[in-house]
Amino acid sequence: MSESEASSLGRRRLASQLAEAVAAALRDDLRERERVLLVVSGGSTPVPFFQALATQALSWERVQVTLADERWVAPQAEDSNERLVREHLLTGLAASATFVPLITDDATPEQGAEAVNARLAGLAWPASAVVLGMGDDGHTASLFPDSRELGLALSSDERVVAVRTPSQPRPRITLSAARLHQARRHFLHLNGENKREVLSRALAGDDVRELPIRVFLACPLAVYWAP
Ligand SMILES: O=C(O)[C@H](O)[C@@H](O)[C@H](O)[C@H](O)COP(=O)(O)O
Repeated sequence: MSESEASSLGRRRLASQLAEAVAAALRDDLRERERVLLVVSGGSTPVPFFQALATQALSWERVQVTLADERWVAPQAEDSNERLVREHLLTGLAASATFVPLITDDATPEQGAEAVNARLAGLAWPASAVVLGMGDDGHTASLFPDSRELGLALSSDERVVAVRTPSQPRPRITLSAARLHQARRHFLHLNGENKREVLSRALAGDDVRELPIRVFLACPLAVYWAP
């Protein structure tokens, strides 16, 4: 087996382990609650996790799914997180889950944020699980170090905040740090040596504006990392 094949196999195994842990969390909460909420991230890392989670047997018709953040693009766009979730998670056994999108028909996230805030109000908070990713710059969700709205997203009591980020081609909308904290469990899913090094740096410091992932290092966080 080549090194890249071994790495790919390890990442798939990690994704399956994360899917089993998240499914177990949903099943546990479904014993106590009529509806449960799962918050997931976009990007490339989650795809095998979504695919593995979609095969898990549970009462998906009682599960609400929303995103930690979204690019302000049409749901059919190549870089839409909603498209990623619909294609890879809301299939198979998980097809009966209720997806709650973070975008509206408004031209900008600033114009749409109020409606999205209202939409999210009725969900089954606190979420059973929030599954976060992390970029090489230490961002998570759309809490980016170079975003001029980072301070607002870190301090706001609003459910979502519109953010614009020089390092990102699209305007975005993100759950606020406070809302992302309103979960019974937090998972961080990441791969590769670069992200392990960034996470190590994050663990060694406390400036959340330098590495926003630090916001979630103060709460119990199950880190799922593969080389
Ligand atoms: O919309 C997004 O891009 C995600 O929500 C974002 O926070 C993601 O988790 C990181 O950027 C890591 O992305 P990768 O998994 O593609 O490295």
